[in-house]
Amino acid sequence: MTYSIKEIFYTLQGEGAHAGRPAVFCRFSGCNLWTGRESDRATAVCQFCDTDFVGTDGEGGGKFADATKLAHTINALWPESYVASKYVVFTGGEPLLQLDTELIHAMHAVGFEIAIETNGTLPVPAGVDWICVSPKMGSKLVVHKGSELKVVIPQLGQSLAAYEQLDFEHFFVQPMDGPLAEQNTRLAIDVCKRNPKWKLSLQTHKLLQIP
Ligand SMILES: C[S@@+](CC[C@H](N)C(=O)[O-])C[C@H]1O[C@@H](n2cnc3c(N)ncnc32)[C@H](O)[C@@H]1O
Ligand SMILES: Nc1nc2[nH]cc(C(=O)O)c2c(=O)[nH]1
Ligand code: SF4
Ligand SMILES: [Mg+2]
Repeated sequence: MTYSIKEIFYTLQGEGAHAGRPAVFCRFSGCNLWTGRESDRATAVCQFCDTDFVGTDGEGGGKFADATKLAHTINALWPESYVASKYVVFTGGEPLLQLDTELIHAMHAVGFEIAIETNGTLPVPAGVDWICVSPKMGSKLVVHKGSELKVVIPQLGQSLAAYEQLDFEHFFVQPMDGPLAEQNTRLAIDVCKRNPKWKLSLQTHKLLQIP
């Protein structure tokens, strides 16, 4: 199938348990919880998104006619000097609208470990090596197990206690960026100190001013 990609870039994973790890980010176009148009933000299911995932006009973006072509483009961004830890993060937008078995096989064939960043509303195909789920209030969560649950806080009506029942290896709270970012960071620190099941995930790439 054809994949619509907003951008592809090599950076450090900024968030969660793998923060600091070199990774190629492949950002798919489109999301099922927001059109990406500012004029629709106020009526979207997910209203706090910090990302432009519309179109295919970003760095390294475009339409890729098949999985092999996309896998080779991603692979070309990895430094040739050290190929033992190849790591790709599929994000978006919502990656599970497009990520399929063919692309998973193609990435494994060129030696990559595969991570996804998903809102958890769509089933995860077999073969993904690291599953990060970030649930959104107002949507139905269908992914109940994975590697890390990364809850952006605060969201109206949220219950961290309910999330604790899910089957994840790591539980993170991540402060919502935006006008209340500082206040939200204080809240996230308090949450972790009161309930040590939770760990703090900071968007370190923003602090470092890297992509
Ligand atoms: C842009 S989303 C793309 C992947 C997927 N659609 C999702 O929501 O998980 C990547 C990550 O950024 C988080 N995120 C988005 N907007 C944010 C914000 N304003 N503050 C903090 N984290 C945010 C999401 O919750 C998710 O963990
Ligand atoms: N460096 C970096 N780390 C990230 N972790 C999750 C990201 C995302 O937008 O999915 C992201 C991103 O956009 N950049
Ligand atoms: S679900 Fe993810 S990509 Fe979609 S609008 Fe929300 S944060 Fe952005
Ligand atoms: Mg991001």
